[in-house]
Formats: sequence, C-alpha cells, structure tokens
Amino acid sequence: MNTTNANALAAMADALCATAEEAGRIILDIYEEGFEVELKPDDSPITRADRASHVFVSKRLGELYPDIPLLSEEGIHLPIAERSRWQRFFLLDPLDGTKEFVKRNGEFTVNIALVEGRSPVLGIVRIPVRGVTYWGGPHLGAFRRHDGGEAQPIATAAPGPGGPVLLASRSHPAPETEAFAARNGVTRRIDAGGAVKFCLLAEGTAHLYPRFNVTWEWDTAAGHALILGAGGSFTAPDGGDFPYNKEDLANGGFFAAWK
Ligand SMILES: Nc1ncnc2c1ncn2[C@@H]1O[C@H](COP(=O)(O)O)[C@@H](OP(=O)(O)O)[C@H]1O
Ligand SMILES: [Mg+2]
Repeated sequence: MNTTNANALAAMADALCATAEEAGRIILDIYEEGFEVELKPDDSPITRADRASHVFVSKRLGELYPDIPLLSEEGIHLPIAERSRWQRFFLLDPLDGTKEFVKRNGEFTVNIALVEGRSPVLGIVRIPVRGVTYWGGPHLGAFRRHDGGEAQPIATAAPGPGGPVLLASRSHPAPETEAFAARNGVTRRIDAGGAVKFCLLAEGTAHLYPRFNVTWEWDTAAGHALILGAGGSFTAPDGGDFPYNKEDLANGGFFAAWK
C-alpha cells in the first residue's frame, strides 16, 4: 500500500485544521442563532449544525483531495464491499458531542481523521467554543494551537503524586467506569463530551480513558491518531489492535492512556 509521507501529512494537517476551524465557525453561528433538535432513527439527536458542518467539510475535502474518499457520520455509508477497496479515506464526525451542543455546555468538537489501511495516521480535533485545535499522528507528533497563537507540541504525561485522572463520557456514562476506578484506586475524574476527552489525554491533563460502551469509528479515529502522536497508547481492552473500516463501523470498548 502507498502510504502518505510525513511531509505530505504535515501539509495535509494544515489544510485539515483550517477546514475544521471553518466548520467550527459555521457551527458556532448556529449555536448562537438557535436550532431545533431532531432525532435520528437510533434516537440520537441531530441539528442543522451537524448537517451544515458535514456539507461544508465534505465539499472542501472533495475540492482539496478529490482522490480520497470520505466517510462521514452524516453522509452515505457505503457497504463494506466498496469500502474494503479503499487504501485510505477521511473519517469525519462533523459535530461530535451533539448532546453537549444541545445542552450548550461547549464540549463538542469537529473530528477529521485520515485512515490508511485499518489505522488512523492523522487526526484533527477542533473545540470551537474554546477556540483551540489539536492535531497529530503517529509519524507526526501532536500539537495544540489556540486561536491567534503558535502551534505548541504536546505529549501525554505520567500521573503526578495525586494519582491518575480518569476520563469518562458526560452524556453516556457506563457503570463499568466506577468499577474500573475503584479497582485501580483512581480518585480523580473528569467527565467531558465527545473528543474533548482525547485532547485532555494528549496534553497530559488526564491519564486514563477506559471506554466500555459503544462509540462509532468517526468518534474515535481523530483522537486515536492524536493520542498516538502524543506518545500515548490506544488499544482494544485486551491490549490488541483497534482497527477501522469495519463492516458495521461500530467500535467495541477501548483503552487509551499515557505511556
Ligand atoms: N446511547 C447513545 N446515544 C447516542 N450516542 C451515543 C450513545 N452511546 C454512545 N454514543 C456515541 O457517543 C458519542 C459522544 O461521545 P461521548 O459519549 O464520549 O460524549 C456520540 O457522538 P455524536 O455526538 O457525534 O453522535 C455517539 O456516537
Ligand atoms: Mg460523534
């Protein structure tokens, strides 16, 4: 398989960050104007912000990279017979943390990843309300940039004297999280929405993110690449591979941590 070299990935990171930032502005306009909440067939919420971000990012990526297919949460999901021919593809969650967007707590993100074969090689996470973008990949390192500032390298960090900080979903709690914390003597915890959790792990603010309930490939691919770039680990719960482009696009649990 042809793989994208580090220089090409770094150039692509610039273009994808700009795209995610523009999508974030479109989302914020709607956040401020107001919106209706509809339910998808699986009863999860969707708004015109999810759709507007999807339309903008898919159009922009199609112009910039016409040869790279895109799989978006809000787009058409082609069958595996078609997708299995893809050597690489973009994986987009145009508004991750829609429940947080609806609750207006600011913890929502735009996630764009480039997957090669079964692995994410580049991930962008934009947090529009905080005005910050995170990006990285296993051959690229990891970076954070506040609007108007310079790119800063970031890395996962070992827990300090207070012990590890655990990450958990704000809107989709799992009972196993409590048991994990008790078993491992973890006393500090941050609940956060969507891919904000991956950013907190990648910059060393938190240390452990065990996930027990369902996520989809577009929820994790960008954060997965970011954490590998920041020197952390991201595996299946048994320590094995965590592949993408699966038939049903649904993830099992995972374990992301500092290393
Ligand atoms: N019961 C549920 N209902 C809706 N979404 C769920 C869910 N359980 C997990 N999810 C997924 O969890 C994502 C949010 O992550 P977190 O739980 O870490 O905040 C959602 O992404 P979207 O908001 O993009 O739909 C969705 O894909
Ligand atoms: Mg999502």
